[in-house]
Amino acid sequence: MKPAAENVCNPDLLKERAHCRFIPEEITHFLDNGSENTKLRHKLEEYFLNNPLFDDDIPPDYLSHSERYSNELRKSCAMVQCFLNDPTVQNIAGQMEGVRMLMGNGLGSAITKDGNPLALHYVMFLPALISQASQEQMAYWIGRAWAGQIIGTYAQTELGHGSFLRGLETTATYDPDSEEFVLHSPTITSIKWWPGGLGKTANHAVVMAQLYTEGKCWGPHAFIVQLRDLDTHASLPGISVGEIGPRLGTNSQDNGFLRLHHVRIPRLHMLMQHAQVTKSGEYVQPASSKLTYGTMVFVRVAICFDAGRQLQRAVTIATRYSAVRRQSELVPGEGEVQVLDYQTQQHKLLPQLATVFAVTFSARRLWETYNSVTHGPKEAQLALLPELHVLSCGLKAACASDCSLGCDVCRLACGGHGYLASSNLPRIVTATTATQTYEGENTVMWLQVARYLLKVYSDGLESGEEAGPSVQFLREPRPDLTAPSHARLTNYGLVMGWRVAVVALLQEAQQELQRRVAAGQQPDRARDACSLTLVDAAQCYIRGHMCCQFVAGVDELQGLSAGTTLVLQQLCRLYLLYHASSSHLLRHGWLSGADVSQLEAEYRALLTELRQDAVALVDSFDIHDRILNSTLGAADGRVYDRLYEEALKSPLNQQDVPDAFNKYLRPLLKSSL
Ligand SMILES: CCCCCCCC/C=C\CCCCCCCCCC(=O)SCCNC(=O)CCNC(=O)[C@H](O)C(C)(C)COP(=O)(O)OP(=O)(O)OC[C@H]1O[C@@H](n2cnc3c(N)ncnc32)[C@H](O)[C@@H]1OP(=O)(O)O
Ligand SMILES: Cc1cc2nc3c(=O)[nH]c(=O)nc-3n(C[C@H](O)[C@H](O)[C@H](O)COP(=O)(O)OP(=O)(O)OC[C@H]3O[C@@H](n4cnc5c(N)ncnc54)[C@H](O)[C@@H]3O)c2cc1C
Repeated sequence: MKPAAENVCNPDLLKERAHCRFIPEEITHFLDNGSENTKLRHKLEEYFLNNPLFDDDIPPDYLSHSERYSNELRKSCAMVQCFLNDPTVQNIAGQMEGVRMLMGNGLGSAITKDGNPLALHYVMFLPALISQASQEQMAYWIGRAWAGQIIGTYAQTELGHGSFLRGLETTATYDPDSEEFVLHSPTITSIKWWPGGLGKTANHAVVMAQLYTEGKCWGPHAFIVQLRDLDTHASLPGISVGEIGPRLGTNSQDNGFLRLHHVRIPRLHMLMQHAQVTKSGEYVQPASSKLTYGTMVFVRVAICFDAGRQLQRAVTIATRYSAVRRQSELVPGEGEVQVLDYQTQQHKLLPQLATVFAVTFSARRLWETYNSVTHGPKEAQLALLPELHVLSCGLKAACASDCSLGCDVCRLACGGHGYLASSNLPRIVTATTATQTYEGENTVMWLQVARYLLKVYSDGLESGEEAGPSVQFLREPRPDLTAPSHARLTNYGLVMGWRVAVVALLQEAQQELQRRVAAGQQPDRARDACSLTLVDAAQCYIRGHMCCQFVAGVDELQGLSAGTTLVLQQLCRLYLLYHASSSHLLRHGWLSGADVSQLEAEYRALLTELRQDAVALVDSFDIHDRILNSTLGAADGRVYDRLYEEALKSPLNQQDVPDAFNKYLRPLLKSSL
């Protein structure tokens, strides 16, 4: 997005834009997945961002906890009303597309800045119904949920267990006499804890509970439980529900707790697309017990896109600010330079820019895999489930950690002003860092990936089970470490280097495991003792996968101008070189010390090349100023005016002498006279 009136724009930004080597719209259309989507997005943005319904009378930072919740709920309900009932919005985008755009891109975050209390309803409750409910159940629930007649959340995590799903303590015991399940939280640690929207917003939840029937436990299954009266919103008998208190970020999402006291629900409130319990209480097994985890897989994919979008915002703010900000003289006497001119600043920002594209290419390929698995024939679905699970765990962990660390690097790159709420960077950082924890804590996700890699590497697959396409390299002959450097240092050569590292690390872990087990150590303990090496292997595998997706994605792009293609190729190369500095490529023999020096020189040269396009690149992300919501990052670069204007809005500045002076400071001053 460029400023409307160029004459009020900061001159440094104008200069930056003038020497752009590529066509920014081509990148905008690529990121939107087509120019039609860009048009659609613009129309929705114009409609929503110019609608006074969504204005904040007072900046949310100055509101109390309850006021913030109330303000965000007001806007999120108005937003849902618009896409359900407003013909203008429906003409712009169908309801489904409208929801996707509002929940899944920047527009929603511009409206509900402090977290959307209805997010979990759309992001998890509805997807849980779609992936877990039988046809009859869908017919009953989906229409009501879609129309906002009921509001749901996804209640899985408990006080005592989040990562270890099989450790959940909530029980759902089938009573064949009444044909009901009895939902119960038997201990303090079994209280559901964390679900978004659970505190005060949702009147229903998909509750994950241990299913007991005919005296046997069948593991975690999904049940729909009504929590609140649909009219009064009062919590129902047997339900203790509330909010868990302030958090690092997204404080208006009313994350909640839920304790169930022998709550009875009809048999058909167990979601029965995969497993069933008959009227008499017989358990009908699903084709795979992991199909119950399908909602989490979907959300892990969504998180990859979401984390990438957060990084786009952070890097846009930091790059524009770095072009406007002048600090110190590079050459004494030549005047102060834009901080973007410093090589160290370029090293902070340009890899983040490249990461946006690595994440986009990888997330898109993952989405394709997700769709082909979930919509493919049943047998193929089951065969590809482990590959999908591993890729979604690994990419969720990598995108979450790369993007949240990247957002914080962007914040730091803005110096003191990056610490100000009005820069919007603190909010972006705290929202993004949560992606490392929710939907599978990152380390736990890496260990899942490692478990599968080791299984494939050590021929531990069960009979009939096939290694997925992304791990076929574990079965292939090891690449030639003595190949000449011009072959090892190409883009595909570097991808190969990551695979070499994966194999070497798995070999190391396997040997250590065998040694420990042979020495009498219990196998699971032995595996834990190797887990650092295993996590390294998982991380190298995903890094190699992301590099490969970036390289292949750029190679496959068609119809772009030469300038745009070149800039994407350079970003791709920069990404590969940035990560090639990892010790693993050196340690496992793919790179020599001389290779590393050569790559570092190439990296520095690329920083200089790409520096000239940095502002145009972030412009091409085409993020509306209202979505950036930042004093530092607006397209016109009026940084200092905005910082001052925002400071004047502080409630403390509404009085010259605050009341607190008379109450506390005056007595102190008097007493010390
Ligand atoms: C209408 C649509 C509109 C949509 C709009 C969308 C827009 C979206 C925009 C933005 C989205 C961002 C916002 C997101 C908000 C989200 C809020 C957060 C919500 C939550 O956090 S919900 C709670 C999440 N909790 C977890 O993730 C728990 C993590 N734990 C686990 O998943 C499991 O316990 C485990 C993976 C760690 C594994 O368990 P394990 O101990 O191995 O035990 P088992 O369960 O028995 O597994 C054995 C075996 O199975 C393999 N396996 C495990 N899971 C799967 C799976 N899902 N698929 C396939 N296979 C699986 C496991 O690896 C084992 O294999 P093995 O025996 O080794 O062969
Ligand atoms: C903002 C936010 C929103 C959330 N929304 C929801 C929601 O809507 N619905 C919902 O159900 N839940 C939600 N959650 C909960 C979230 O899914 C869990 O917090 C998450 O899955 C991590 O589980 P945990 O808290 O039990 O962490 P733990 O598993 O207790 O993690 C603590 C530490 O132990 C380590 N650890 C744990 N297990 C292992 C292992 N096997 N091997 C090695 N190390 C291990 C971890 O790496 C971590 O360092 C939300 C959480 C947050 C922060």
